[in-house]
Amino acid sequence: MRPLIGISCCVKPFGPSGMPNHAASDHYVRVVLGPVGGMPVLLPAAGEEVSRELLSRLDGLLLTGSRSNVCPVYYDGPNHAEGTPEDQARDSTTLPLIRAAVAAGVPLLAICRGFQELNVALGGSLDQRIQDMEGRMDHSTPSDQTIARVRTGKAHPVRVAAGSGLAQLWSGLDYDPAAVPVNSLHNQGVARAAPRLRPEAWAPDGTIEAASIDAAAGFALGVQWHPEYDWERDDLSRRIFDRFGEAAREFAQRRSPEETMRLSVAAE
Ligand SMILES: N[C@@H](CCC(=O)NCCCC(=O)O)C(=O)O
Repeated sequence: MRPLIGISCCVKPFGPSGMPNHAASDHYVRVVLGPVGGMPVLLPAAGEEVSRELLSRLDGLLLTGSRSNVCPVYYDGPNHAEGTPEDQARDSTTLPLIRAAVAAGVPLLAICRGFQELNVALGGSLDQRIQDMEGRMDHSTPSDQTIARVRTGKAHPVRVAAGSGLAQLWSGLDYDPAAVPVNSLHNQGVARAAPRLRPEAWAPDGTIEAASIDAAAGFALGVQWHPEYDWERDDLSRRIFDRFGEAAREFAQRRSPEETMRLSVAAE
């Protein structure tokens, strides 16, 4: 049996009437069916109660990227500039879900918005428009860029800390830890790192690009870039999903029926 991997959804308007739909990009479904080797389960942004109950049945949690932004009330930040997309249904689902997953040791991989959520869920804060900040780079990619290879192509290097979890995960691969090229599709980024967030990679302007969680009971990695766009041609991206899948399989094997019961009680 493949491990069950929960994929966080957004709520997005759909069709001529703008009907709210729960949605996650097909890239995440395909990466779970592909290198992760799991069974994807789309987690509706239906609030804490639903997601906690679902969590007790999951073997891994994939927190997806999205154009929307974590509402600043969750980190005591200033209001967003007008027109900045938010998704409070997603926030109210994922933030408690992340805390519950970390507490239960459910393997967790957080990508872009998901990485920002991870930081906020654990008590950190976000910068809202990095490109407007003195001495910082523009990490955004125009959303109207229709050429996929350009929109998701490598945009800047990141430096990976020696001995970090990420460096260990990539051991044996041929790469330069001082300059790993990554894509970049975000405006926001980690400002104050949460107490348990352990930064492991940085952009040239100091933006935190990857982090693990201190004393995590299981695999827990967040990346500000999008490995799901190029795992078919990029070994470093692929390795992230391979390891996440291994962690989920181990978690599933360790989980006895009693453990499943313990997790569901912990989720209450
Ligand atoms: N909204 C946040 C998070 C950015 C993010 O997750 N982007 C994903 C975009 C996916 C795509 O366009 O393909 C921010 O702007 O920082």
